Amino acid sequence: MRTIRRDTMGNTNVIQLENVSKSFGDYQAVHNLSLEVNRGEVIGFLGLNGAGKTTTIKMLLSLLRPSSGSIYMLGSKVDAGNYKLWEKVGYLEEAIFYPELTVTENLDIARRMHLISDRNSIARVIEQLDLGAHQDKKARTLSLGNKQRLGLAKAMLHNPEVLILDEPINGLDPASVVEIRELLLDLSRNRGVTILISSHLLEELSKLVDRISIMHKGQLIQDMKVSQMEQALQKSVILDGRNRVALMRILKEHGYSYEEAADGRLALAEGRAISQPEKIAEILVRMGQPPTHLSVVTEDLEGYFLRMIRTEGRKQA
Ligand SMILES: Nc1ncnc2c1ncn2[C@@H]1O[C@H](COP(=O)(O)OP(=O)(O)OP(=O)(O)O)[C@@H](O)[C@H]1O
Repeated sequence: MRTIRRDTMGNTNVIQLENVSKSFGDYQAVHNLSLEVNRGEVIGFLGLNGAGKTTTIKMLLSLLRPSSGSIYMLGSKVDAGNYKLWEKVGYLEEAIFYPELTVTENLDIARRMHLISDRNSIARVIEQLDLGAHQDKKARTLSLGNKQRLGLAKAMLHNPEVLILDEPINGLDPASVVEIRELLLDLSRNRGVTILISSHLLEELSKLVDRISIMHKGQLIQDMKVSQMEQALQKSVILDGRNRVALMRILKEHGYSYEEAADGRLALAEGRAISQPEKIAEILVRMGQPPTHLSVVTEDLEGYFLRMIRTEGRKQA
């Protein structure tokens, strides 16, 4: 008999995957994935195309059966017969609508399909998603951002305890990303809704979520708070000069290691270069090769993500 683990507040983990794998024939799309998500957490599920995100989400929703391992949601085992569970889970895959019907009509169809008797649910989600000005417009005339809002509104009609959003920020402009973030944060902080968002856009995702799990080739390669990730960003000294060959020789002679950046400039990541970049400038001036450029830069989250994937690739090679 297994026990459902509890978080530090004593809450049951809302989503729990234990050693979950999924194969399609000989191809293993998800490999031994274990993950726990607590109540009210907003977690980002990040990976390149084909990393296994959608396969995992489909298994969470019992649209696909794992080849091995177990999945629990809200304390119940996820399986195709567990209909009660789906009353508590909202899912946004892609914004799919009846294009010739209005926003309100689309929501009313979704309400009836979910067997929700409360007609006020439509007005509630229209307000939450700020769709009031568009409620009588045909869905096909909406901007991409408003189509995404309509998709979210449909997913939220039945006030779910868990929201699973596959690529919800695709096509949103920066202002809409901020609005959607505020909405999702309100749902998680004030209403305890647990939210899992998949995306391949780390920079955008990091603005929405508390925690990021990175999947690569079916495996979980990182699972950390966004704040920890920001501390793990690598700094480098970026250096350039009129004679790059001479620059490299001088650096080597003085025991500095470097890599050539994509634009041909030199990048030095070791601690002493970052803590004392002026020493490098002094050496180069003394050796008759004054730098034409010297700066200390911090990689962005996208750079961090790509570095993690490269490191993983080297480990697997
Ligand atoms: N029904 C299927 N039959 C065979 N292979 C599949 C099937 N579904 C997914 N795959 C393969 O499993 C791998 C993972 O796919 P998945 O859709 O989970 O990736 P993803 O991380 O969601 O990527 P994307 O961002 O492109 O949606 C891919 O290589 C895909 O081709």
